Order: sequence, then structure tokens, then C-alpha cells
Amino acid sequence: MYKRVLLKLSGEVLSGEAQKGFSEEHVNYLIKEIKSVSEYGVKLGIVIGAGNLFRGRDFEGLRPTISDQIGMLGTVINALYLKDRFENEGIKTVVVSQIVTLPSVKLINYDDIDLYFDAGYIVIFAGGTSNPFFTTDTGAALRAVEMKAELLIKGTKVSGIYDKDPKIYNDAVKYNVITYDEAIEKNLKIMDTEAFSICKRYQMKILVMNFFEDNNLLRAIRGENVGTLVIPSK
Ligand SMILES: Nc1ncnc2c1ncn2[C@@H]1O[C@H](COP(=O)(O)OP(=O)(O)O)[C@@H](O)[C@H]1O
Ligand SMILES: O=c1ccn([C@@H]2O[C@H](COP(=O)(O)OP(=O)(O)O)[C@@H](O)[C@H]2O)c(=O)[nH]1
Repeated sequence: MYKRVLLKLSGEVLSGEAQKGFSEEHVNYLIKEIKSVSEYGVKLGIVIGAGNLFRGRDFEGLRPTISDQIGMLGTVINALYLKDRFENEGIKTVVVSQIVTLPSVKLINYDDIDLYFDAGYIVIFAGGTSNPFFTTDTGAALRAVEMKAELLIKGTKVSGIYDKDPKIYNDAVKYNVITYDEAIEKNLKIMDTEAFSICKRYQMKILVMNFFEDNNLLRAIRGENVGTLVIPSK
């Protein structure tokens, strides 16, 4: 069983695919999945996107430096929303970020991350990389390395990494295991190249899996055969 994990979730996990806002059904499902692993004492970091609110590219006519800041603020909105929903369910949660000063958001201080984990808190890293032109996948890769995770799980709406986008191509073939180099060379667009490169440099194992399948998160953390594993070499 993995003991230290960074979970990257797209904002759409909160709204449902191609939807906006917060869907009670989806948020309850997310709470159930997180509860199932928090009971095992897993030290869990979460990076949440903002696709349910806005992505930088949604704002036509705005400069990316501005629209991406709006996108990053969206990840803080989601993080605070989740903190409150989690805490209502007895899941202790702290939100950390470098981009905002708000009473319920703590400035990231890496000396404190272990204290939070040891005290049984889930840590939500909000604000992506803190820079425009990046995505929360890249933020997740950075935070996974910084929190010394054993595994970065990307919970998404497809079952793993395929040789091409399975939402477009019916004949796409899924990989069980793939190397960072293959993922980058084949330009498999499930994660940004930047995210793959950071994980490659620091040998951060990645698991891409369908978050919307019941108990998949727990199965992934138990090391069961779900999704696609990205590793240094086969
Ligand atoms: N090679 C690939 N293997 C798997 N999924 C892929 C691939 N290329 C593109 N995709 C698409 O990437 C999407 C991943 O989306 P995700 O990162 O979770 O959400 P977002 O688009 O919000 O960042 C999947 O829905 C899938 O359709
Ligand atoms: O390091 C980052 C992370 C995110 N964003 C902005 O925040 C938005 C939401 O992040 P993302 O698209 O990764 O969310 P997801 O698709 O995972 O829900 C992006 O579109 C960007 O505009 C950014 O500028 N820098």
C-alpha cells in the first residue's frame, strides 16, 4: 500500500464531465472515495484543477497572463470548497497556496507539510504552479516531488493512457505500463510534457486512472492493477 500520495483531480470531478459548477452527486462521490483512503492513514496531497469553473483559454480577448490568473484563482475556490465539504464529513483538511492571502489558506511552508500529514490532515495544494502558461498537471508534478510522494495519481475520466485519445478514437489501445520517454516521444496528450518531464527528472511514478469507477482510488493506493503506470524504464 502506498503511504504518501499526491492526487491530481481535474475540476470536472466536481461538476461532471463538460459541466460547470458543483454537482452534489459528483462531490458526494469524491468525498466517498477520499474517505475510503483517509481511513487508512495515507498521507494524501491533492491538486485540484478549475475546469468546472474556468480555464484560462475560456476567456477570449484576455491576455493569458490575466486569464491564467483567473484560472489559478479558480483552483483556490475549488480547494476551499472541498476543505469545507471534507471537514463536514470529519476529514481534516488544510489548504496551502502561494498565490492568495485568505484567512483559510495557509502559505506553503514545506517545513509544515509533514506536520500537517502527521496530524492526520489532507493537504490541498491550490493555485497550480503559481505561474501563468502552466496547468495544474504541472503543478501536481511539482507538488508531488516537493511532498516526496511515492506516487502521483492522475484521476481522470478515461481508464489510463492510450496510444491516442480514446474519446476520439474507438480503436485506441491502452498501455498498462509506459516509460516517461515513451509518453513524451509519442506526445500522448493525457498530461503535459512539462509534467512528464518533471516526473522523469525526479523519477516520480505516475498512475493515470479512471476516477469515476467506484473504489478505484483505494485500489490504486493499494497497488492493485488499475490504470496506466508511468515509470523510468520497463
Ligand atoms: N493518449 C491519451 N490517453 C488517454 N487520454 C487522452 C490521451 N490523449 C488525450 N486524452 C484525453 O485527455 C483527457 C484528460 O483529461 P483531464 O486532464 O482529466 O482533464 P482536463 O482536460 O480537464 O485537464 C481525457 O479525457 C482524454 O480524452
Ligand atoms: O500552474 C497553473 C495552473 C493553472 N493555471 C490556470 O488555471 C486553469 C485551470 O487549471 P487546469 O486547466 O489545469 O484545470 P483542470 O483542467 O485540471 O480542471 C488553467 O486553464 C490555467 O488558466 C495556470 O495559469 N497556471
